[in-house]
Amino acid sequence: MTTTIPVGGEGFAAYEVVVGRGLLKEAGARVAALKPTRAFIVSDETVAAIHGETVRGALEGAGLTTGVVTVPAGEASKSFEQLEAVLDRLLAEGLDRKSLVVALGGGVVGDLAGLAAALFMRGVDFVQVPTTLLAQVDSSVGGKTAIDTPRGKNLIGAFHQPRLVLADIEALATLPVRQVRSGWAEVLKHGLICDAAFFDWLGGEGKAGAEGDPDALERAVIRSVEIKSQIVGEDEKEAGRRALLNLGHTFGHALEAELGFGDALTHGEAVALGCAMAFRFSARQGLCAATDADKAEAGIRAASLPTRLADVDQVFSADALIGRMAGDKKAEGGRLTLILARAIGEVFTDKNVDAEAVRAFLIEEGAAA
Ligand SMILES: NC(=O)c1ccc[n+]([C@@H]2O[C@H](COP(=O)([O-])OP(=O)(O)OC[C@H]3O[C@@H](n4cnc5c(N)ncnc54)[C@H](O)[C@@H]3O)[C@@H](O)[C@H]2O)c1
Ligand SMILES: O=C(O)C(=O)C[C@@H](O)[C@H](O)[C@H](O)COP(=O)(O)O
Ligand SMILES: [Zn+2]
Repeated sequence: MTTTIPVGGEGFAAYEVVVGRGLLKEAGARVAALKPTRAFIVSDETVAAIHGETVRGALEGAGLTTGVVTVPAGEASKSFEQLEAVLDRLLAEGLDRKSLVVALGGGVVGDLAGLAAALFMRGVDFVQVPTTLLAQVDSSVGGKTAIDTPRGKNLIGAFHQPRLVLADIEALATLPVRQVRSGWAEVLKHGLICDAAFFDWLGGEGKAGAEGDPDALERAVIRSVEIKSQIVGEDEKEAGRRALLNLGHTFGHALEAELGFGDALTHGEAVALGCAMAFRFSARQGLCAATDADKAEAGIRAASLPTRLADVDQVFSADALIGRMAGDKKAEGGRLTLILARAIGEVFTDKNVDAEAVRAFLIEEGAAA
């Protein structure tokens, strides 16, 4: 059985996110229905070794001419260097404007392949085949594509919506538990943003999902995609409400950048820590009850995710973090923008956050003055 969630809105064509089991094997007919001249797979070395042949076989079985280009696994591949390598390979393979890119992998592959698809011949179609929980619940939906630079996270990118998303729950069976929990962080984020009952379910009946239980994972993927689809449908290019999906990311991206996008924190772990910080900062500013900040932290911690700077083996400088936050894409005119909380399930954008208050908060949290 599959669940289909439509994504679309004013100014961008609707597409479907299909959630189910066995979708990698069925990818051929669904991709062929888009009528590309070719369907070229972009993946990472780890995912290609596990799932590459299944998807390639499915595409060829549906009569499509295909091929595969891989990048090394990990965040470091969201780089100019790998973007150039992928684009060069697509050119060398002789792809044309009606060719289609299949992004097979986690958020790194999706963001990189999506940006390559946006740039290749000024834009070709692409299909997301997310193989991490994080990519199924978040990065494959909504059309944000990007690479990092040492100056910051996702600073170079484009909005380029996929034509189709195939989220195969069975693909998650091979995912290491650390990566399952990383994806769970973005799931928890969706509850914290706008669905308190979902947040409660994630910490109660649904909590086996954080350890990889497929039934709980499937429900978590479906509810997350529904939430993201609804927000993106209202505001494709983040003119307003979509910024709420950035809860925890202003802190989280600053931490990731300070850590050089290395292995110390995955994106999901950084978001988990960032969400806990956003709730504590909100409570400190009198915007939400301290009990809500405590509950948010407990829910995140229950999934074995970090909630405190002390959980990371590095001393952060408060000023360096603020510098990173000021360079965030949401910041305008040098003022800090944060997604803050009134309660669990009720967040808002503050475009004029007092930098001195953030500095004092970061020092309280353990950052160096
Ligand atoms: N575009 C968006 O809207 C959006 C949203 C959230 C996150 N992101 C981005 O996504 C990235 C993080 O994505 P991620 O957490 O998926 O990381 P990732 O893509 O690096 O994948 C994590 C690891 O899991 C491995 N892997 C993937 N699928 C596997 C499988 N089925 N079995 C075994 N191993 C598998 C990968 O090789 C990698 O080593 C970050 O760069 C983040 O900025 C983008
Ligand atoms: O889709 C969105 O919008 C999000 O903010 C989802 C985030 O989880 C994701 O990490 C996104 O890539 C962050 O966006 P950015 O604009 O801060 O780079
Ligand atoms: Zn994210």
